[in-house]
Amino acid sequence: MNVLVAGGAGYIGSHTVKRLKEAGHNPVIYDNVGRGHREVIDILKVPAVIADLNDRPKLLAALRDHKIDTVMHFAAYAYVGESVDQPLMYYQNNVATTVNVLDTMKEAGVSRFVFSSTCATYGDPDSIPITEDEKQLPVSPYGRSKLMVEHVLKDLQVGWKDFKFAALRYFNACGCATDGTIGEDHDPETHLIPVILQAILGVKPGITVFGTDYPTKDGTNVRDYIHVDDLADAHILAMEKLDTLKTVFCNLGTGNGFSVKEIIATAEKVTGKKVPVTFGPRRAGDAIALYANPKRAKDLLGWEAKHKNPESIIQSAWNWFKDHPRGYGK
Ligand SMILES: NC(=O)c1ccc[n+]([C@@H]2O[C@H](COP(=O)([O-])OP(=O)(O)OC[C@H]3O[C@@H](n4cnc5c(N)ncnc54)[C@H](O)[C@@H]3O)[C@@H](O)[C@H]2O)c1
Ligand SMILES: O=c1ccn([C@@H]2O[C@H](COP(=O)(O)OP(=O)(O)O[C@H]3O[C@H](CO)[C@@H](O)[C@H](O)[C@H]3O)[C@@H](O)[C@H]2O)c(=O)[nH]1
Repeated sequence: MNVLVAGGAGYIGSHTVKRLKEAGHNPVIYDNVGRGHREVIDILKVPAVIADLNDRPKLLAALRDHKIDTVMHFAAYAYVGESVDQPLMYYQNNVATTVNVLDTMKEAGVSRFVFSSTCATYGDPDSIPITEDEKQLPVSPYGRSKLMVEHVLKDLQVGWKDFKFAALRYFNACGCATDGTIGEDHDPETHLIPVILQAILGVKPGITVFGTDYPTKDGTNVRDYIHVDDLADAHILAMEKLDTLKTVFCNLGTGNGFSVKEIIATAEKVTGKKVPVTFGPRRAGDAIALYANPKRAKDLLGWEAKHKNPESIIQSAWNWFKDHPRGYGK
């Protein structure tokens, strides 16, 4: 398939581009590189359009010129904490931009859409592991922005009969390509595993644990850490599933929850080095504990995580960060 990967120069998008290419599809990166990396395009050697998704003429031309069958939409702002400080930025880029993408797809007659949703749409769930039937009451503007798009997708399908979509609710993406070619490079980097590894490497002075008084096994937040290559594989399966299904909502996680303290201890084990840790207050917008019931993804897509434990995930991230402590080209 010809796949426009919106946000393909970013972290999860680039890993998916790599997997799409390896699986024999034709990915085209579309990214404004505001939070992505031009280096990815050279490394992956795929066609790319450097432009904003709100540039409608350029987006329309990209859809038509590359005879796109499916849009995979990774482009968004994706920090829970930042969304609390700058909600309008999140509603603008995560909701309004997505509406523009969908409208442009309609004009071009491109009717298959794979959307990066998130477990942050569940807020603090009533029961964990979380199934797709859990209530969706997000506790951050970021989570709300993603839930709004899920509603837009359902509404759009009512009047646009050909429109098919998969909304994939990922848990915490982490790890890096196991061949070391591409990796994780966010700026600012706020994600737990990269922050830990950069603290070990001396790029950051240390790590602050955000909150130790949560009602969890050791007082710190619990998350489901899912390898980025596993996410990429799920996207390809979901895209292919749209041959037979019109609508897919799926959690993408391992089914296992690990606390912040457990992740720090695992990183120390994998790297053989001590992490400089301080304990601080809670971060606004953080849910208490989130981990998936991954059954639907297995039943529907035939997908399950290959990296089931944080050791192998952190090892793949460590391989990348050791060689690229400050990311691409720095
Ligand atoms: N990282 C995670 O743990 C996680 C978990 C759940 C869901 N998600 C979702 O997955 C997606 C990808 O996350 P990521 O960590 O790879 O983020 P990222 O910031 O690394 O990548 C996003 C890419 O989109 C591009 N982009 C953003 N707005 C754009 C616009 N208006 N026009 C063109 N390009 C634009 C950026 O330049 C960047 O390259 C996001 O939608 C995020 O909400 C991420
Ligand atoms: O310096 C740090 C960084 C993180 N954490 C904690 O580590 C956990 C994970 O945080 P982080 O890696 O920032 O991820 P999340 O805030 O859980 O958000 C990620 O995972 C979500 C799904 O859970 C996605 O939707 C988001 O896009 C993605 O940024 C949370 O409990 C944080 O409070 C710390 O204690 N100290």
